[in-house]
Parts: sequence; structure tokens; C-alpha cells
Amino acid sequence: MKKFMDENFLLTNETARSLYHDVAKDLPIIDYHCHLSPQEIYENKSYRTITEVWLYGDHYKWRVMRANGVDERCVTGDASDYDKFMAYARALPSAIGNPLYHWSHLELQRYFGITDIINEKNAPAIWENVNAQLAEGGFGARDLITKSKVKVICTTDDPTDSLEYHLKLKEDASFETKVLPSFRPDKGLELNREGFTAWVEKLSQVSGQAVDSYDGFLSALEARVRFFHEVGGRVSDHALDYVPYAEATKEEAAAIFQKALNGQKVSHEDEMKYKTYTLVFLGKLYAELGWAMQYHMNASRNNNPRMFEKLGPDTGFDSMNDSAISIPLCRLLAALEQDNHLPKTILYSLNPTQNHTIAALVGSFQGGGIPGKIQFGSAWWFNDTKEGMIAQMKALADIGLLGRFVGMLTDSRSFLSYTRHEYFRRILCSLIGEWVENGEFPDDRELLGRIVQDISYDNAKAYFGF
Ligand SMILES: O=C[C@H](O)[C@@H](O)[C@@H](O)[C@H](O)C(=O)O
Repeated sequence: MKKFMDENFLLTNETARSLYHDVAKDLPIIDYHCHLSPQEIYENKSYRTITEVWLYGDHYKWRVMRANGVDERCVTGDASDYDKFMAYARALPSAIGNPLYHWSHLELQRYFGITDIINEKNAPAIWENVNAQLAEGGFGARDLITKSKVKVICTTDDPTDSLEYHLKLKEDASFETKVLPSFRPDKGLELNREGFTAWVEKLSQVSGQAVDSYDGFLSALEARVRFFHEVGGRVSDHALDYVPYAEATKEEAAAIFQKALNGQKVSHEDEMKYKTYTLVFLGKLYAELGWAMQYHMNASRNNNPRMFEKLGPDTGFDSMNDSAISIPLCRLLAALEQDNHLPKTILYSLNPTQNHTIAALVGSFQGGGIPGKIQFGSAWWFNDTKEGMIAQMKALADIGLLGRFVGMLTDSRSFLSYTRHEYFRRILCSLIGEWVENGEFPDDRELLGRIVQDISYDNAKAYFGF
């Protein structure tokens, strides 16, 4: 029997062990999509308790606690940090087979040198141990990033953000990791959602442009894209909970925008027309600037209205959507490809039944001399599991070029999540090792090492141009 999570954790064969230990293990990280706070990075936020650094903001862990019957008071409420931590420690043994079981142990092992198997009995000692280490210092946000060998972080930012902390970080030579903004204009696309008109008003203020017409709106958005570019942004990100496609003239899109600006709801067809026109406009701009555009598709968000009312979005009440994406997505990309304005694009679907659909679809839009220009993005959110990552990589290998994959991102709100890259790299090495040991790929260590290094780091570096 293998030992629990030792140095050969998840490395199921000899080739995998050598690829991981000799190549992947010590490579730096490019975190091209996450939800970390630039302010916390700038201020090198420190933590007093394990709960603060480990559980606050981590909605994956909150779901496990709720599923274990923990009262919301002990999840996001006013219970003490100790009680919250104990509630998680009590829940964890039931998370057998869930990546959180592994991530949680990896986080304690790699950052705090704790190799105990977490349970209710030893949790009080772990609480004392981690809190004492935190008090000694060296566990601030920046310290954790540096320890994790992260070269670049792309945060997720609203177009109306002043990017104050990105600008400050740019000036701060004492911190070597690049922290760059990503342009996420969802609030400007979701014209039927509450807050749309207020957001447009804010956009007008920050861009210093009047936004009383669709032309003004597009021009203000463009100004913000260019501002993000100046600050170092090279990536955009869109949450397309369903993929819209409905052709529209500019006049039609403008009339729909005006209607929403007057506080009226627009029909689903009009919403799609507006989104299509605006997405194509933005896509062309990203292409001009050489950015990579990310589409995060098919999330079903905020499924629990009562909890949404109480806690807001991204608090652990989301799931997968099953809208068809193939036709609208092809049309959307084709509208950009038409005049050669398709930017580098990364496509993620939260619905893993669409793995092969996306892997095949990306192949229809490759070209223009950029290796892996259209990417099938890494297994996202509920798919960010051992089986989910293997399924995504196998689908990509089946139909496309796994060797050009830009690999893992963190997508997290926690500074301890960098162990997810280790998890991914172990699984990658194992998968490749199995093919080699099965005689399906030659045992050429130089070539294999190259492929592992590319997927773990070099491809992302070249793709984003960091
Ligand atoms: O991994 C899960 C996430 O952090 C999730 O909350 C985000 O991916 C978010 O939905 C987004 O749209 O960017």
C-alpha cells in the first residue's frame, strides 16, 4: 500500500515520478486567472489565525462545511475563528475523494510543515501550531506568493476600478512578482441585472466621458481597456453564463442599450443582440492590443435566492448550467474571425460534458501563426479535481494539441491555493507517464521533459507575453 500523500503522491508510475521531481516540481508559476485582492498583496496582508488564512473567502470549503450540517454561523457568520476551524476539521474526513481533502493537507504541509492527518482530535494542536507560526511572521500575502514562486498574477478587475493598487505595486521594486489587472466587464454586458444603470454612471465618471449613448458607452469601455493596457493588463475575462449570439446592427444595439439605460427590462432576444454586438466590439479591441480573451461559460450562479440575499455572489451557491454552447460560440468566434479580428482566446465550460465539444471547436479557429491561439482552458471550478483535470486533458489530447496547453491557473481567493499547481503538475506527469509506460508515446526523456515544462510554465509565458 502507498503512503498517504508522501513525495510520490499521485505519481502512479516511474516515468511520472522522474518527470515530476526532475522537471515540474520547482518550476515557477504564472497565475493568469485568480480572484486575489491587489490591495491585500500591496499591503502584504497578514493573518492572526489559521481560519483567516485558510477558510475566509474560500467558498469551496464553505460548501463542504454546509454539506456536513454546519450552521451558517460557523461558516460565514459571527462564530469564533476557533469554532469555524473546528467545524471544518470535523467536516474534512467526510470529504474522502474530494480534492479539498488533498488541497487542505497540501496547504498545511507546504506552508506550515504540518504532516498530520487533519481530524477533530488533532485539530486543537494544529490550531496552536499554525497560529504560533503566523505570529512569528513571514506569512503575509506577499510572503506566501514569493514562497510559491509565482512570477505573474492576473487579478480579476472591474473596468471602473481605479487600479490604484496595481499602480502602487508597479512602483514597488521590493516585490518581484508582477501583479496585473484583467478586464472583466460583466456588469456592462448584463443590462437586465440590477445595478446596470448605476454601473454605467460609474463608468462615465471614471472614464471622464459622457455615457448617454451607446457610442459614448463603447468609447468609455475602450478608454478603460486602453488604461488597463497601460497598467500592464494583457488579459480579459467574461462570465458567459449562457453564450449569446444574435446578429444586430449598431443601431439596434444602441436602441436596446438606451432602453436599459432608461431603466426598462429588455427581451432575451434583445439582450443577446446587445451582448453579441458589445462582445464583438471588445473582442476586436483585445485582438488589436494582442490580449488574450477568456470566456468562462455555463455557470448557473446564485441558485439559492435566500442565501444570495444574505451573502451575495461567489459564496458557494453555484452549479453547472447545461445550455448548448456549440452553435452560438462558433458564431461569436466566427464574427471576430471574419475580418481577422479574433484575439487569442481561452474557453472554459463549467459543464464537463462539453469537453469534447470545446476541444473540437477550438480547432476550427486556430491559425495566424500563434501556437495554441485558441485554448481549451484548464478544468474549471467544479472540474478542478483529479478526474476533472484528467478528463479535460484527455479531451484536449484526443482532438487538439495537449503540448500547446497553457496549463493550470488558480482561480482562487486564497493565498494558500498555489498548491493547486502542484496537484495539477502531479496529475499531468502521471497521465503522460502512463502513456509512455503503456508504449503509447516514446520514452524520450528530453522530449517528455520539454512537454511537461511547456504545459507547467513556458507555454503560458510565451502565450501571454509576460
Ligand atoms: O473557482 C471558483 C471561482 O473562484 C469562482 O467563484 C469564479 O470562477 C467565479 O465564478 C468567476 O466567475 O470568475
